[in-house]
Amino acid sequence: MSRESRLLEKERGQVNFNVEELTNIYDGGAEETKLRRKVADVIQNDPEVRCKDIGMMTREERYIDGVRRCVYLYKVLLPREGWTPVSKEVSHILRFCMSFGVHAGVFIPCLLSFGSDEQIAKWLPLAMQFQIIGTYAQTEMGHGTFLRGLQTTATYDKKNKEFVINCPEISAMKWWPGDLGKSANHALLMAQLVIDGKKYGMHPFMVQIRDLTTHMPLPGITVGDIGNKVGFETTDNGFLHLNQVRIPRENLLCKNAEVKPNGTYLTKASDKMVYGSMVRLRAIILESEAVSALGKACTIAVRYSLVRCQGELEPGKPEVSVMEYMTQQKKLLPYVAMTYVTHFACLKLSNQYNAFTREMDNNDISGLPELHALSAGMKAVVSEQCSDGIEILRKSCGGHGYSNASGIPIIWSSAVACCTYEGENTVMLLQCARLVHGMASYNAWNQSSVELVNVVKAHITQFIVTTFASGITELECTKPVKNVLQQLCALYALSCINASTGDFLKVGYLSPRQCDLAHEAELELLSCIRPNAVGLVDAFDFSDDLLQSCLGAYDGNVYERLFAWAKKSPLNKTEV
Ligand SMILES: CCCCCCCCCCC/C=C/C(=O)SCCNC(=O)CCNC(=O)[C@H](O)C(C)(C)COP(=O)(O)OP(=O)(O)OC[C@H]1O[C@@H](n2cnc3c(N)ncnc32)[C@H](O)[C@@H]1OP(=O)(O)O
Ligand SMILES: Cc1cc2nc3c(=O)[nH]c(=O)nc-3n(C[C@H](O)[C@H](O)[C@H](O)COP(=O)(O)OP(=O)(O)OC[C@H]3O[C@@H](n4cnc5c(N)ncnc54)[C@H](O)[C@@H]3O)c2cc1C
Repeated sequence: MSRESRLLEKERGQVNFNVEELTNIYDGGAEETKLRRKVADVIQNDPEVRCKDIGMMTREERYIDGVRRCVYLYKVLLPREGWTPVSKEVSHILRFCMSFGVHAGVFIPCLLSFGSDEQIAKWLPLAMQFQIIGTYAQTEMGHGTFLRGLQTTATYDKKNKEFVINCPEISAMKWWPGDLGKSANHALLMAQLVIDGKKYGMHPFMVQIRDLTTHMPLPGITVGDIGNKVGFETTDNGFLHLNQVRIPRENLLCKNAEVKPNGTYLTKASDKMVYGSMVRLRAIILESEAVSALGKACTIAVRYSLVRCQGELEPGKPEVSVMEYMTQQKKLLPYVAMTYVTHFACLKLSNQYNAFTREMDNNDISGLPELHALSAGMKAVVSEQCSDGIEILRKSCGGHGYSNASGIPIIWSSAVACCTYEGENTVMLLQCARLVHGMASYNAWNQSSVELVNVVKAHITQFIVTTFASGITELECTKPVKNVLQQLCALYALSCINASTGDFLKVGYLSPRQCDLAHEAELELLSCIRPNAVGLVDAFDFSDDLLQSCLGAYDGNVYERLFAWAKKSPLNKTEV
């Protein structure tokens, strides 16, 4: 056993709470843990679909690998295991990053949100079996945030009972939709509806863009991949230009509004229901795309910091692990706390979303404005805090953190996208401010928007802390687990306060002495939590397969893994 493995084993021996109990709490119960592990075992024991190191792959190889694994998953593995795309097991499969995230996570749910019963009956079975592969095409080259500015039009042709879809200029071209570039043959396309020259705003249309046999683009369609990005390499974000493309009247997804054959426009629900898909995704992607990513980065950085020996605390004494340095504890442990605290706050948000969908089934959408405010604010605050944290955790691993061998750069490059998609974060914060604080006149409003953004960040952080604090109070668990969760709650709250003492001092909410006490209390908590650090990240229960990290493997064998990984570099195929 290597020295590093022995160090990690010694650390695990001093954890003072039951790690399995905390895993069960994090998962939502022992049965959930059992289900998640069963899925992980099936995935990891099938070489056709298990996670592999993509660090050395080209962009095209990563895309092809993601598509191949996903098609195998749906065509072979799910039927073999007797699972369907809506089985609980599949929700755990999304953790194993593959392609078709937009098809499965956006296109299908939006079809359910916007489609009539007949339209769902027509397209859902095809989508579930991948006979049609869809994208959600809303953003254009020239507009992403300002939806009322979208330029793609859907003009109703009464004579032929068709819609004519057109991008009037280059900036109207759809740009960014995931799975669009090479995979999708259908688009759930958002366009401005026009009847007899009158504009009715953004509406959802089902548009076939490729031939189902040849996969060639249909007439009037120009489609392709937008090129290399910071991350999301397994996803072919694409462009789509439509030139006078005709679709049947029946392809307007008409749960909320329809156009009669004679061109009469009939609205059936609030025009805000068209925004519902964005509320849903903001409410449910945070856990899988931001918080889970932070948990992986914490696992890697904490395990590595416990085995990385560098320097002496006392001259002449043996080298110490970098986790003994207070600065390293300050870099890592508040983000371990953030993972737990935001995980439970996101759970509350998705529960509120599910409650809203039940109210909506009874035609009650009175809760939509508040849910929009909370989901917009949470999406902005959590995605930013998590992605900022992942970058700090990467830097805490020194040189090896800068290598793909650590696994953290790929984790960060995917998580940070959540600050932009589904609503750019600043815009989301301002939406939350508007709904929480009311809309002043546009000029007073723009002049105060910088402060409003900060107010909303504080408002949402307070929601996160109070949600977790009340959750712990109600939680039935052993005392050691409750104690460590209370420490994590206090650490997250204090780290947020200490990062903003200027605001508290400015308004006189805290005195300078109280600010000193808050700072001292945080340092004291770091020392209290330090002995449990490895147990807290082990409790996330990320397998080595899922982490794909030479620094974060469970056994701590960092150096052997690093050297074996580097030797696989394509540049090493030849000595010269
Ligand atoms: C588990 C599954 C995971 C699968 C894996 C997934 C992997 C990741 C895939 C990533 C996919 C990404 C997809 C996308 O990015 S899709 C495109 C997303 N785009 C946006 O979010 C656009 C953001 N812009 C907006 O939301 C609006 O334009 C904005 C709110 C910014 C402004 O709206 P508008 O310009 O119309 O003007 P107002 O501000 O006056 O708003 C009008 C009224 O409508 C209300 N409103 C606005 N938005 C919403 C909403 N979302 N829900 C409810 N209500 C909304 C607003 O409050 C105004 O109401 P009032 O007039 O009553 O005040
Ligand atoms: C990885 C990834 C995947 C995506 N997937 C999809 C997809 O599947 N389907 C899809 O339709 N789209 C998708 N998108 C597009 C995404 O939804 C948009 O990029 C996002 O909505 C932001 O819009 P934008 O790019 O036009 O930014 P802009 O709105 O142009 O933002 C640029 C700057 O202007 C600021 N700004 C804009 N408006 C305001 C305002 N009113 N007040 C103050 N500041 C403002 C913003 O804060 C930002 O700093 C994806 C994007 C990414 C990165």
